[in-house]
Amino acid sequence: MIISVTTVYGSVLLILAVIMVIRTVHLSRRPPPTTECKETDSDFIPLTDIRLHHFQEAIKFETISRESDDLNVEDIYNFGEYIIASFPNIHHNSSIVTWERVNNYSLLYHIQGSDPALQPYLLMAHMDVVPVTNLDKWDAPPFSGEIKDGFIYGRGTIDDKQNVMGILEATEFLLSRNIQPNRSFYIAFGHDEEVKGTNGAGHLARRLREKGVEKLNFIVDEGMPVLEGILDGVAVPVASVGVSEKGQLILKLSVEMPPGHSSIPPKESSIGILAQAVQRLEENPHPSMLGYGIETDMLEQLVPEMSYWRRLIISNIWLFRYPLSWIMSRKPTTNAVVRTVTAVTMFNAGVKLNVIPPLAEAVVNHRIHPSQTCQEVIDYDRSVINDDRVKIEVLTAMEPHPTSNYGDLDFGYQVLKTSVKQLWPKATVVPAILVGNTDTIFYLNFTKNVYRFSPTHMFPGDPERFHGLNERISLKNYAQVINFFYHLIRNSDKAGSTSICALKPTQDEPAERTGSYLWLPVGLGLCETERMGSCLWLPVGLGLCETERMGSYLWLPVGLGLCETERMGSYFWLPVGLGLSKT
Ligand SMILES: CCCCCCCCCCCCCCCC(=O)N[C@@H](Cc1ccccc1)C(=O)O
Repeated sequence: MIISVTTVYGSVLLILAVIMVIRTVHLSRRPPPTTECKETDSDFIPLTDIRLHHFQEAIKFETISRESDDLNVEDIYNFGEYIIASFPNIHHNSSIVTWERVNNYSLLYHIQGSDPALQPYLLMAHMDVVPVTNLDKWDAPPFSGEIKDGFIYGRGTIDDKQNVMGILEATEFLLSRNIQPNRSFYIAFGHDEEVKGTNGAGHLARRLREKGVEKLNFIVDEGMPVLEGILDGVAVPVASVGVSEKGQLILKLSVEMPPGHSSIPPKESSIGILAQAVQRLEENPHPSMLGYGIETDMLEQLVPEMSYWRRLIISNIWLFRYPLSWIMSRKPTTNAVVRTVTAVTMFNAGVKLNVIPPLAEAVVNHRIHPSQTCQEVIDYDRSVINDDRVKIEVLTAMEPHPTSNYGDLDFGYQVLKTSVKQLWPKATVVPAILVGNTDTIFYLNFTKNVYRFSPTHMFPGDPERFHGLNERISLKNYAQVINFFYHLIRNSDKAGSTSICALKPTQDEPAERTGSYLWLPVGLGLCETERMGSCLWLPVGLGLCETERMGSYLWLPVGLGLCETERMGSYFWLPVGLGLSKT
């Protein structure tokens, strides 16, 4: 038999379809539910007046970092004093806590666990905030801690005083109940994270080493939030855990030209040449890395929450890489996830109205995708600018961070995941890339497991509040922040160092009868006619089905037929049923 082109195409199509459906079925499985934390639980920490007051007072300190040598040190120091006075169990009454100020303004704590064999972990946050702009556009003064419509307003409410105060409230509550954790933990509050953390986290990490700490089981620092309604096609809250951090490359571009009189200008000016270089960089973004990094796992783990067509596409990024990259590149938030980004942040030139500018300078800030290196980014920029008159000088070069473990048996990740699910039972917890930078750079030698996650719940419009206008957190969310850290501390005690299987899932939920399935018919045929020659014809039905009662399964009814018609000649037809099921 001669195999026709149609047969080959058909077979390829069939194989692709089978792979696509198998991947979709596999990725559509839902994880088991986790026990929810309820307000009626005996160990739920309510947001009482005093806890709310603590937080509002914290916001009132103007702990601003402008440059590394320009911090509001007085307010930063006083914020520390306020903390020391407000949490008596942590700072004065407990025999299992030791604490100290580090480099005058940062704070370091050690909570001694009962089992010295268990490796300790570290909770991090920072006390400083970025400056405030457009004061007149705030709905409430940024250093007031004012409550409006169920939200606490102020600089630091989501970056990062909610984490500082949440960790402290959770620890104070633990100690007030005379609970000694099994596993020791450290708390480190830096005071200059917003200006790279050298004097805060840099000193804290050094002090930790001096105290004999070499290895930590895991670290949780500020980072990605719980996003709701922000990712297209996903209705449930998405708790994105930064398991890596983008690198940062800051370049200074400059063009020098002889100065002269503006009445006899050269054909090109330093400003014109530099502007062209900058334009080329903006018009030629770095390539999409979708399919090579963590963002692939992030998207794939969201598959169970997507509509069927989205499921099919996201389960097969290997096939739909290019159209997906194009879609994700259209929004700044998703664009930042798939590639190294380029931001031209400064442009200076000119000395006088009528003088040819001798020097033009620009600063370009790249955030580097974990699949690239600083050198690759520089080489790419050079080739895009393609002009030797533009000098490129490296101001800062920080490679992307290594990827932390985020598997089913990775203790820190599972502790975090379980704690999130206790506070947000409907949430999907996914690994993600943190697009900005934090203090974690100073702690990378302590552990391979660094998780950048803030338990702040964000809706459309909220990400803009980071460093922006009307920074705020809801009262409900602040209570969740406190309880998240409490559960994290408790969950860290529940199992040995490699498994968290002891965390109890909920009792079996009552079976639900409703289910859903995806069905994808594919056609292939074998037939012989005078007009068409011979070909293979194989109609295939592929089904993806998921119900609460049955779990997910794949079914594959296959039809083959033998038939004879005047127009088509003869063919063979045989219906066959095949099923793969997982319940
Ligand atoms: C998939 C959709 C994504 C949605 C994004 C949601 C919001 C993401 C929030 C990201 C928070 C990042 C926190 C970064 C903190 C920060 O501003 N750091 C600063 C300062 C700094 C610079 C170098 C080294 C350390 C620190 C920075 O990154 O520039």
